[in-house]
Formats: sequence, C-alpha cells, structure tokens
Amino acid sequence: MNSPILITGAGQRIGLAFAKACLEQGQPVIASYRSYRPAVDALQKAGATCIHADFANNEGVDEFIEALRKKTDDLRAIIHNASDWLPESDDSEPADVMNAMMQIHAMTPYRINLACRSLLENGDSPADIVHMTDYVVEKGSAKHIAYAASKAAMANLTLSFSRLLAPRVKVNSVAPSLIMFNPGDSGDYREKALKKSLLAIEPGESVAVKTIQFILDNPYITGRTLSLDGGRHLA
Ligand SMILES: NC(=O)C1=CN([C@@H]2O[C@H](COP(=O)(O)OP(=O)(O)OC[C@H]3O[C@@H](n4cnc5c(N)ncnc54)[C@H](OP(=O)(O)O)[C@@H]3O)[C@@H](O)[C@H]2O)C=CC1
Ligand SMILES: Nc1nc2c(c(=O)[nH]1)N=C([C@H](O)[C@@H](O)CO)CN2
Repeated sequence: MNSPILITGAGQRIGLAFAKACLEQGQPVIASYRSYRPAVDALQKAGATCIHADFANNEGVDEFIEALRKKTDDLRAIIHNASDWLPESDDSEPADVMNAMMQIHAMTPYRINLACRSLLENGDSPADIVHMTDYVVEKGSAKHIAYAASKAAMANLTLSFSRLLAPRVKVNSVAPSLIMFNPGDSGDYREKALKKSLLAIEPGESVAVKTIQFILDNPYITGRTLSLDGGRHLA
C-alpha cells in the first residue's frame, strides 16, 4: 500500500534527517514545518508533501489536521518530533513556559493521535506512532522543569495510546539525551554535556533515524520507551 509517514517538525535536524531517510527508501512522507527553510523546498523536490503548521495553539493544530486529511486517507506512521526546548528564565512567566511546553509536547500529539486514528487504521499494518520524548523524563531537569514535565506527559501518552490502538497500531517513545548540539552552544557547554554520558559523544541525527526505523520495522514492540542516551544513566 505504501501509506505515507507523517513527521512533525521536519524542517531541520532530526525530523529532517528522518524525512530524508524515508524518501531515500521510497517511503512517502508528509512533513510539517513551522519556519520556512530551503530544506523544506528540498523535501518537496524529493517528493515529500510539506504542510505548514504552528502547533502553539489548538486552532493551529486543528488547521493542520484539516490540511492533512485533505492530503491523505491513510498513514503508515506518525512521528511526533516537533518540540521546543524552553528553559525557565527570569524574563519568562512560568505559566507561559509550562503552557507552551504542554501544548507542543502533550496537547499536540494528543489531538493529532485522536483525530488521525482512522488514517492509521486505514494504512499499512501494523501502523506506528512514535513520540520523541527525552532522557529527562526519568530524572527531571533543574533548568528545563516544564519541558521535562511535558515530555513526561508525552511518555504517558505512549502508554495510553498503545492500550487504545492495539493491535492495529503500535505506540512507542524514543528518549534521547544529547544527539546534536545547537549552533549557539558554547565550547564549555559542549564539553560539560559530552561528559554527562558514558560514551561521551555527539552522535548526530543518524542514531535517532536508526532507532525510529528499528521501531517501525519491529512488529512486537509497543507501549515502550527506547533510551538513546550513550549510557547517561550510569555516568
Ligand atoms: N537534539 C537533541 O540533542 C535532543 C532532541 N530530543 C528530542 O528529539 C526531537 C528532535 O530534536 P531536534 O531535531 O533537536 O528538534 P528541534 O529543536 O530542531 O525542533 C524540531 C522542530 O520542532 C519545530 N517546532 C517547535 N515548536 C513548534 C510549534 N509550536 N509548532 C510547530 N513546530 C514547532 C521547530 O520548527 P521550526 O524550527 O521550523 O520553527 C523545529 O524545526 C525533539 O522532540 C527533541 O525534544 C531530545 C533530547 C535531545
Ligand atoms: N526540541 C529540542 N529538544 C531538546 C534539544 C533540542 O535541541 N531541541 N536538545 C537537548 C539537549 O541535547 C540535551 O539532551 C542535552 O543537553 C534536549 N532536548
């Protein structure tokens, strides 16, 4: 059948890497992006269907769902990758940070999963939902409290949706720690971040691509979180 895979936040970094890997294998892709970049044009040229979406409020989520349903009647998988890594800070209102984090990491996948259940059930079997969570779900984060809480909520969505959608749809999380730095990360920050895991490397997007693909290829994993953290829990 070759139903498309939906990847949210595919305009850069991990989401873009997974979208490219799918297209290289002939796997149809529907990619959501918020900020336009030349990479979005490149995805479209490579055959992806790209849909602009800002999930900052429910109107934006529902507009996206409406646009998605006009593009396809079925889905092979949904990869909930879109994310903002907001810290607490003196110049931001804590309630605004928590609301923004819960909106992108919990409300958005919750609404999309419920609205797109029939698309997954119409697609190739078994279908998949993958939530991109974070190592901090296990340990918390003193500097990204709301972010960690919202990713924990996302991780719980994996448990509930795996119960709701089995056996037709598998639902899992990938919990990365450091995968790739951001351009503005200082040398001091990078040095400290690398020391937080046993393997002490910045692996890059490919390890996330491999992990998501492993989940999609495995018919007997659901309701689980795969840790992708270089042994950070033992460092
Ligand atoms: N990179 C890492 O080391 C780690 C990543 N992760 C998780 O893995 C996933 C991928 O990480 P990474 O590639 O770094 O992610 P990014 O920080 O690059 O974010 C991915 C995309 O999410 C989009 N996005 C943010 N807010 C919104 C919104 N309100 N509406 C729509 N789209 C939005 C951004 O769109 P745009 O830029 O177009 O505005 C961005 O391109 C994320 O879920 C992240 O939390 C977890 C631990 C470590
Ligand atoms: N949306 C994002 N979430 C996270 C990012 C990121 O760049 N975008 N980065 C991290 C860090 O790499 C952290 O895991 C290690 O310092 C966490 N989440």
